[in-house]
Amino acid sequence: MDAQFTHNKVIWRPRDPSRSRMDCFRRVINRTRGLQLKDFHDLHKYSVDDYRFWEDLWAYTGIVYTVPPTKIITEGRIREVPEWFSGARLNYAENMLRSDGDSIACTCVRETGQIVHYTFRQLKSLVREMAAALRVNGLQAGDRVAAVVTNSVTAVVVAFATASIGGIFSSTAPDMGVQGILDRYKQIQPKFVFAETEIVYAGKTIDVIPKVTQVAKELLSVGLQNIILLPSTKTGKEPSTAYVPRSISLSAFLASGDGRPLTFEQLPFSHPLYILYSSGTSGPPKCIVHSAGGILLNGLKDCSLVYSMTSDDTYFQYTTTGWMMWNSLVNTLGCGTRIVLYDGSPFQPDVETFLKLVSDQGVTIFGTGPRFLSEVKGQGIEPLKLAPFDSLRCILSTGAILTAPMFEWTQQAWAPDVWVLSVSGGTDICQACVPMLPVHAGEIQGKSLGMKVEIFDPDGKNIEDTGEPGELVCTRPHPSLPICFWGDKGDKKLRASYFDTYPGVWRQGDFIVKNPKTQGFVILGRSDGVLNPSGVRLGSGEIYSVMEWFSDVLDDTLCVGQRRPEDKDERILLFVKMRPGHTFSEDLAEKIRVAIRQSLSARHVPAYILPIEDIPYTVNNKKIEIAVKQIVSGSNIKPSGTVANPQALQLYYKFRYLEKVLEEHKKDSKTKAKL
Ligand SMILES: CC(=O)CC(=O)O
Repeated sequence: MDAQFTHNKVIWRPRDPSRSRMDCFRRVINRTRGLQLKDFHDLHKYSVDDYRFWEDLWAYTGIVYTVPPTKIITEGRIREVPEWFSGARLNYAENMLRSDGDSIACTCVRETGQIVHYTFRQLKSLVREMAAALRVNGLQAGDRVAAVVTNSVTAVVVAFATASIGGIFSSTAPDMGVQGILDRYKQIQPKFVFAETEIVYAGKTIDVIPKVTQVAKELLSVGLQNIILLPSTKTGKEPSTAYVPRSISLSAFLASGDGRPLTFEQLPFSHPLYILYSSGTSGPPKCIVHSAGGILLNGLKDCSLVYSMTSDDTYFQYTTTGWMMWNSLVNTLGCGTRIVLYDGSPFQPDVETFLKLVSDQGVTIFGTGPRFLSEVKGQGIEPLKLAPFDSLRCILSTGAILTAPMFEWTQQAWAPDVWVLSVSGGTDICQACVPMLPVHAGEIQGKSLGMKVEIFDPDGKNIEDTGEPGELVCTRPHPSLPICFWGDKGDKKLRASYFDTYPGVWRQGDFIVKNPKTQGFVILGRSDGVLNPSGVRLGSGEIYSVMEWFSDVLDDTLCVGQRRPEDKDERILLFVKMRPGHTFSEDLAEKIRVAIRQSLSARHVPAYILPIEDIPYTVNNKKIEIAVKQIVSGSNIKPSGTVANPQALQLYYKFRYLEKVLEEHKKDSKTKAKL
């Protein structure tokens, strides 16, 4: 099972690890604890063997608090999710706004070209004004504040102002459909909703008022007090409040505040901060509640220790407010880092303009994903011919698997000393975890500090060092586990989602393999999308990595298992979407089969390779495999608001009658041959 590790090639190493913050932390622990941790591996072992690691991290990252904890870890409400740092009192927003100087906190960029900077002092002042208005209007600790907003300073201000009072913040991007928004917000019953009214995306001006009106009407029955309407992102024009029930403009809402000073409620470490949502492509999303302390401490671990972010850094993560990478981005303000908040399409007016922005803004850490990188490659763009990128030190890829060829291409396209890395963690733990170790093409570097990651087979046996793929599990708790699902009485759904397969052990839902030579990891796909022909478990990620070789003719691909009620076994279907100007042929299919057989194995070769016009994606740019697998296997799916292009799902229904489709194909090609 060595096929996925064809590279074993180091493409980047940390420069002088002894000078890194991570190593400084190791030395501090050695000094204060009287230990002799020699290197990262010793430090990692300590971090997962001894809960005092989290106390060390608390001290090292300088968490701001008013009451110290009495204990690191105690039994929680449910056995699998302990309570951390009981007795402590702190506030998330206070920790984010430690700096109130004149360095830039947020650079807000719209695809229209508008760029506005806000210093930490200005950000704090905006948060003060917003918090005063929220307090005057009755927001209390535990109340929910929801947003349907672009990636903008307003989103950050609302989130921090809510957190300063102890409210719980939840956001979606305005491109989410009405049903998607209601599926989320009807569950969490927000007191206030902040909403855009007019936005621009991919060059089009979009009137959001009709959507917002429907949302407000429906939320009235679940306790909505006010919907606060934001000015047009295009013109800055004040919105009309005539049509939307209980609406008030942002300026009027802010004017209702009483100018009181900003105060930070001192709350338990486990006080809820954010509600995020599982993808839920075919059913209502789960409302995942994250604690303020967990997000803060684990987030600071990554930005401070791993990325060594400081006020000299600029972090640009391409994301909307509907993805956990937004929460992760905002968290780096706690390191004094400048963040770039980009609103719009990265392809507007073109990729070149977007890339120049990354360079012009002096971005040091650029967060993106395989789809964007493939597009840059596919368009034949050479980034360094566009701009110098002289500040860039790190390209962070997430959201999907970055294949080995794409790792290498990215590295070569920018510079050999740029750290190209793939991170994973996701919505469930609201983290993008990674260690600081050498990078091998195609692999996640290793286990993040504090994460006791193992790989289990279906019987719960640890198979991590066998080179066999299995379930990614975490066998010790850590502070950024979700504290509950909103409205999940008795924590039944929470348990069923993460702790039922291996009782008491966190199952992340990823199918993963460890490279015994490098100790790096390759995520092969989501566990419920695992391909299982003749009982052999394979990941779609393996197939995608071979598909990279065909990127000149293939625009995109989707690989799923098919097993209809009448089938004895599962078979692999590979759907291929051709680039414009290229047509699918049996010859191409045969080349793909040969490539898969040679680089993976005969078992990986799809039973059918089929042309398709479109591949379904979530609004967060994740390929939708599970719903397609269900459709081709005979189930009917009602797409949720999370699906960005629901019409694409329709294209797959006919493949449950695969034999008929193939028969028609044959007839078609015979007719074409005769003609
Ligand atoms: C960090 C991540 O894991 C991001 C994601 O894929 O949702």
